Amino acid sequence: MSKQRIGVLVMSYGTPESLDQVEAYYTHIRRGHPPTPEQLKDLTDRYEAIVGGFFPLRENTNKQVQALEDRLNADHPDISFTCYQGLKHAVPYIEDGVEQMVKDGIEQAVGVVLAPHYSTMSVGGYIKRAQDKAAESGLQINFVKSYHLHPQLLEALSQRITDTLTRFGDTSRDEVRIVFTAHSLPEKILEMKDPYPEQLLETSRAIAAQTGISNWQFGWQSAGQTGTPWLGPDILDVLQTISSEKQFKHVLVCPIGFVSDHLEVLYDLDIEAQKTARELGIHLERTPSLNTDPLYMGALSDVVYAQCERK
Ligand SMILES: CC1=C(CCC(=O)O)c2cc3nc(cc4[nH]c(cc5[nH]c(cc1n2)c(C)c5CCC(=O)O)c(CCC(=O)O)c4C)C(CCC(=O)O)=C3C
Ligand SMILES: [Fe+2]
Repeated sequence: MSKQRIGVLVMSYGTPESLDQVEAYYTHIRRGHPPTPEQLKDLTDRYEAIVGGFFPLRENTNKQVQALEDRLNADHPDISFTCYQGLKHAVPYIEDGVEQMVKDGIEQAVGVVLAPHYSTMSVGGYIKRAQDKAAESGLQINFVKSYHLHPQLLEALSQRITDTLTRFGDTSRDEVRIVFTAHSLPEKILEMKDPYPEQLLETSRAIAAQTGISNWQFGWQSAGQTGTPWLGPDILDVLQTISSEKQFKHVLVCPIGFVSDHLEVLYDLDIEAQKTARELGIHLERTPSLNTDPLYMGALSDVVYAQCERK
């Protein structure tokens, strides 16, 4: 008897692969409207600041997808898993990934996003595109919607907090303010009763409980400039408040909304937030990204398997 075959559509935001791709990428994010020269320069400068012409970000995603495929096949030797990438704003697009599965003769598939928290605007949008394309091609596909409380995800993040706290030397734990962050979204998601803010708080509370931390709060980061309000407080304001009102001089940022080294982590936190922290005399550290951490891969393997229909 031949092994059951399952295709896994691994979706993520996508990133340019070189500086000259930034314009096309940004135009796609803006639904076909090219950015102004100032907007383009601003984004290109941010990429240049973190990569200096060399783009490791896409490679990080490639490694995660390969590690997940290896992990799924090791966890379930009776099934043959193949992972396909589907990106929101870069090739291969989500639709390309679905099309490739169909070409390869995949009849049963599972979709998962490399972001643990569900929001209609992010994960919901990925799922809709994949679902529409799959329906067109007659492919059966189930989706993982969120996995923000998976024990192995919580364990991986908790370990990072505990490890990174050692960088504060002898400073007592009560003097280090922990700030969990995630990508902000337009405030209008609140009217839509979107689960995103609550899921992020659930992850934060669970990690705090597991690591025995009481001195923590949540903050948003990387808000867009769209002329409408985005969820706050922003991490830069949080640093101000922590310094002026709470008088903490030590801050550990844990970006729970990002699972790998992205622009938001390497620029918005490591460059921009670090600069604000320096100006305020704050010692700021951040937890390393999950990337291909075996605990994270274990969590993904688990939630994907739970969506597989066994023959
Ligand atoms: C919720 C969310 C996540 C987390 C969940 C998930 O991962 O999906 C996320 C991740 C990411 N966002 C990314 C990059 C960008 N996002 C932008 C703009 C936007 N993000 C939004 C939301 C999110 N984004 C939204 C509502 C916009 C406004 C326009 C729109 O409606 O889409 C812009 C435009 C300029 C700017 O505003 O900075 C860029 C360059 C990268 C890749 C960076 C890299 O190369 O490593 C990643 C992982
Ligand atoms: Fe984004």
